[in-house]
Amino acid sequence: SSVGDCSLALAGLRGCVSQSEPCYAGPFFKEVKRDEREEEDERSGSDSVINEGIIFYNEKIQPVDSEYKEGREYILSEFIKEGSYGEVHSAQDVNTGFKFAVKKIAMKRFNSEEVGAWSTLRSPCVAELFGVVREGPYVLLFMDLKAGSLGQLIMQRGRLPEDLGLHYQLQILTALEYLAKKKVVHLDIKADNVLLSEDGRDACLCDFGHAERLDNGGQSLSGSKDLKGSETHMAPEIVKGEPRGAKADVWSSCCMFLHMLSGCQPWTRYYSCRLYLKIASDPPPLREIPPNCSHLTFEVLKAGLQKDPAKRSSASSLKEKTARALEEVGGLVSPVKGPYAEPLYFP
Ligand SMILES: Oc1ccc(F)cc1Nc1nc(-c2ccncc2)cs1
Repeated sequence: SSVGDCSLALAGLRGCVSQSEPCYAGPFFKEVKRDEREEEDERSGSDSVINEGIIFYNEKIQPVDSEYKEGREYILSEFIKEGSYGEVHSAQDVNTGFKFAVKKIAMKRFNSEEVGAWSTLRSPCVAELFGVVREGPYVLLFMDLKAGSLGQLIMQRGRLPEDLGLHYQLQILTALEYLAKKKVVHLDIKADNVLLSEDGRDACLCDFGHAERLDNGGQSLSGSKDLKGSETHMAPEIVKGEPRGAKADVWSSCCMFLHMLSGCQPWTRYYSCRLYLKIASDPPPLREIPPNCSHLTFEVLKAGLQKDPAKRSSASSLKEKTARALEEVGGLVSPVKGPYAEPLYFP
């Protein structure tokens, strides 16, 4: 269901924070009109501010008396980053001590698809949504706290060795293959939204703030044409406002792959102006592939950066090509933490 600027209520769960087995059954929000009392409560900040939601991950995140409030059942700690539509902080459950990540979104900026699409997903390559709670004028999304993001790793190392880049690209294409099967398109694939495990070897996708559902023909149900995601990673069909589907994420994953291999976001070495026009009119950024890359890596990027989505490889087929390219370079040999390498500012 789409949610305008009205308040949210969980069907049949109004006014409480309930625990449930992971349902992943899709959207569970319904639209209700805000009433004056609620508006007054929020203005006065009174304790009777509405607190409602669903927590899937119940043994570690525990509502008390059907409430789960910031500063009482859990405490926010350090700021992690600006996510899509809201700030991300680490947090800790007061009773269990469990640490997790929280994204706090103002109600009027909340895209219910972030929960609707995400709650249907359950895969090792996709970050797990622990729950969603409304607290007054905010919606709070809870997920697994990770050691850091691929974006941070690229900053630390300058650029990544080819085998490590192929290793991460393979995991992200596995996530995209799964999303395509679940008829979800992410629309903001970039290194900042790929989270890494403690040892840095496992990557998973997060931040479904721009996600859309796909119809049986593979086209976005939302029909919206607004530009979503990060400009440097936008697919040609997105910047042209044409119908978009799962192939848009494949293009973005290859922009992220270029970012890993060169240390620079694509297009930014050549253009500083609005990139939309260049992405629509220029040939794909294959000239940004580092010259010392293996031939199979070049072929992966060529197949994933086809401007026409109909000619572009699917996540599934690009995943197979990437697995072969990784084998050809001898598999993952480079350590995750390694020496700094200057980004390739110019080819
Ligand atoms: O969309 C969300 C919904 C709920 C969340 F708790 C977080 C996000 N978004 C992001 N989270 C991170 C991150 C999380 C955990 N550790 C390191 C980084 C990076 S972007």
